[in-house]
Amino acid sequence: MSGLHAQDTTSQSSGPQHLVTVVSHPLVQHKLSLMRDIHTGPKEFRELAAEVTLLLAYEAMRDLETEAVTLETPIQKGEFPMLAGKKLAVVAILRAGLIMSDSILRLVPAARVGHIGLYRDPETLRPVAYYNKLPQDIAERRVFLLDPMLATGGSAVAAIDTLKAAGALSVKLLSVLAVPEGIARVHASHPDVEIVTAAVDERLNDHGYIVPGLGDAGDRIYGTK
Ligand SMILES: O=P(O)(O)OC[C@H]1O[C@H](OP(=O)(O)OP(=O)(O)O)[C@H](O)[C@@H]1O
Ligand SMILES: O=c1cc[nH]c(=O)[nH]1
Ligand SMILES: [Mg+2]
Repeated sequence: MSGLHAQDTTSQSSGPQHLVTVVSHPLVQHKLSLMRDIHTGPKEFRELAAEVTLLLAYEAMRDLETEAVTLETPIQKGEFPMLAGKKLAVVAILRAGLIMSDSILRLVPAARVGHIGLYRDPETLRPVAYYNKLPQDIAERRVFLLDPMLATGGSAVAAIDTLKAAGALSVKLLSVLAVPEGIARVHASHPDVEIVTAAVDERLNDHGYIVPGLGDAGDRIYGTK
């Protein structure tokens, strides 16, 4: 990606628009490499996907607002920061995003949860919608859209279209793995959507799979191949 510059644990493209955060922390990279390994089975793959999601969420939620509240420790009274501002929603793109929403709810248990059912047609690579259930008050919430793979970007764009049609005003996309094509496609349609990912791989192959990638995320999570 052009325009990336290193920070402590992340690299970001510059400017408020077209923002991509690559979480280059060694823990994330180690776990991602284990996910890539063809010998990693579904149980371990699911555990790793859940752990990487927590670490992506840690970065993605860095700008959550806090406010000082007064409370008493066992030692003395004081003012301490607690989450404030807009409420949160996590939205999983089915199937593979489910593992991410389950994980992220451990960090933000009060978040509402939405589901968008999409699968990618293997011939056309276009997303096919089959389900959609979102929190009613999504316009008032910061939305974290979850899908481990950002490949052609067709699924992410369709999901963001659905979120915005439902009123969502603030959307961040968390993906374990992305490619430049997918990022460009999302930002061509939705330049306001920040993408947080563990890595940006080289390219797509002729079947629309990320190279070197980790294979088909849904199949690896659920052992369906
Ligand atoms: O960026 P794209 O080219 O649209 O590809 C990415 C999509 O492909 C995978 O889902 P898949 O269609 O395999 O559905 P599944 O999660 O049910 O396996 C993945 O989880 C994304 O949703
Ligand atoms: O590499 C890819 C591309 C799309 N979907 C996946 O699960 N993996
Ligand atoms: Mg799949």
